[in-house]
Amino acid sequence: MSSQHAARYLVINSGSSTLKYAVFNAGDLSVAERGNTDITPDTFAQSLEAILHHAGQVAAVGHRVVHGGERFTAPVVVNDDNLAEMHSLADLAPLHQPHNLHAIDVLRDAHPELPQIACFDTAFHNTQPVLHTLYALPASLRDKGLRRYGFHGLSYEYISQQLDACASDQGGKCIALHLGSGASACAMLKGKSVSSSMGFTALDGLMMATRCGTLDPGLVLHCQTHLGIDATTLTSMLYKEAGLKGVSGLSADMRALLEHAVQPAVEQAIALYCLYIVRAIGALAADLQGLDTLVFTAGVGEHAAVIRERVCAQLGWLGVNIDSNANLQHAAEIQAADSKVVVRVLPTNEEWVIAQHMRTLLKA
Ligand SMILES: Nc1ncnc2c1ncn2[C@@H]1O[C@H](COP(=O)(O)OP(=O)(O)O)[C@@H](O)[C@H]1O
Ligand SMILES: CC(=O)OP(=O)(O)O
Ligand SMILES: [Mg+2]
Repeated sequence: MSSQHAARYLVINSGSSTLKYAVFNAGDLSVAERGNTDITPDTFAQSLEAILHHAGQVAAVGHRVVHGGERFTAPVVVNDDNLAEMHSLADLAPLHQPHNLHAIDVLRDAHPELPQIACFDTAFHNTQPVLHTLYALPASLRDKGLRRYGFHGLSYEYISQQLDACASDQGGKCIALHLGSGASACAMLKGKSVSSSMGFTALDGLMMATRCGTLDPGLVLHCQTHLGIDATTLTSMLYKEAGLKGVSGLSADMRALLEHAVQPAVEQAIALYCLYIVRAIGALAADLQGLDTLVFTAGVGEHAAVIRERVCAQLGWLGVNIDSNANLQHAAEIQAADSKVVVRVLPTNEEWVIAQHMRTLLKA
């Protein structure tokens, strides 16, 4: 599979139900192939093998690994020691980490000679000031690594690179909204992460497809001590049954919700989703002490004009004003002429960022 003159990088983003992959030509990082396949535990190894085989001469495989904890602030070539530590973080990202690492494990078993590189969602946020990583907890808990991390870092790294290429955004105060199945907001100053709506885990912050987002920790304690909901059941409820799915009672898929918005529970779910975003923007704009650029990215951010419209309609006080036609056309810039804030719709590309890291690491 691999050879000295191998010329391709395979990038794997293994999620709970789908396996996204991309194949890049190692020289110029042009895309040779991209795909998304549904997986079941029974077919996982065969699916990976088929993707690897089809990719051709693969020099290395890169993986998105969602939680890097305190240790992984940059991509690493996977070895026994660092892989064990990645596994120890699995409980902190139960929807992601087990699947991310399963792909690494399966490939290591079948192809021990093939270099594998892990790229972390948390790493981009390592530039945050210490204050923005703290919870108001006693030292005995903070010493155990209970702190804010932030996720979707590979996506924000891509956005940061794209903004760097836009002269008007240089030196700017930017809030990027990654609105996919998981959703978060990130404040960036001069392209570096300053703070994020996600914290210790990817459960915090915005309302998501099936995750609850910000909650009063007292509510969690109440569920356990007074409602008798055990930790496993509660974990499943907060990660898999909450968010858009839980509030609407209909679907986790924003496309389905927008089609059925006449139903009161669905409209409420959409309104709450937008409210959480607007509140997060308020908090992050305070961290930045202003706002120059707002970016929408990922599935909902890139494709749902209605959501962008509803969010931006609540941000006039920040100087945000969008052009409805440009928004409906998903234009790259959707601000109105008199808007004080540039509003961008930028398709993200986490796989390409992983390929860049692979090239750098392998050259080193
Ligand atoms: N045209 C669309 N309108 C509204 N939502 C969309 C549209 N296309 C995709 N989405 C939403 O985007 C989400 C998936 O986004 P994506 O960035 O691919 O997430 P992930 O990588 O977490 O799977 C889904 O919840 C889907 O409902
Ligand atoms: C970290 C996270 O929430 O990722 P995703 O959006 O892919 O679920
Ligand atoms: Mg995603």
